[in-house]
Amino acid sequence: MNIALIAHDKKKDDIVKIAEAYKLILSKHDLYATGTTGKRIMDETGLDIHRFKSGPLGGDQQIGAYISDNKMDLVIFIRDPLTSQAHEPDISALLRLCDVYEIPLATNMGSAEVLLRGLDAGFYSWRDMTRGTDRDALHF
Ligand SMILES: O=C(CO)COP(=O)(O)O
Repeated sequence: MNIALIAHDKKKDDIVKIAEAYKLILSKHDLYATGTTGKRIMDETGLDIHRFKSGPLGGDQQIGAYISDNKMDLVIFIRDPLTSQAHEPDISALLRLCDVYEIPLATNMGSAEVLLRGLDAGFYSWRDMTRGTDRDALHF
């Protein structure tokens, strides 16, 4: 599975904790991240991650482009709900695309844990049938 990992600045410690706790699960998948989040996770966990640009410089949009190609299988985006972000439109667009393409999305630690455990339990095998298909082909 292709997994995107993203966190706002005040949530970076949290996503590093998640990545450390679920390193064994995450290491079985292809990992992507926005620039600064990816660097923190790589430096502190040793996981191999493809890094896009930093979020405010277009990284959220790059991940959104993957989603719109229906190539991203799961998004963990630990958002800071108490700080306004200069690139809020990019963030909204990314979250919206997850809904357009029906991609599982976790926006906090609790939901991230559930999604990662579900991933390991094989709950996402349906993605093998829909990945890369046109959006119109998503509905059975
Ligand atoms: O801003 C972000 C998501 O909107 C995250 O970007 P960075 O990982 O580069 O800090």
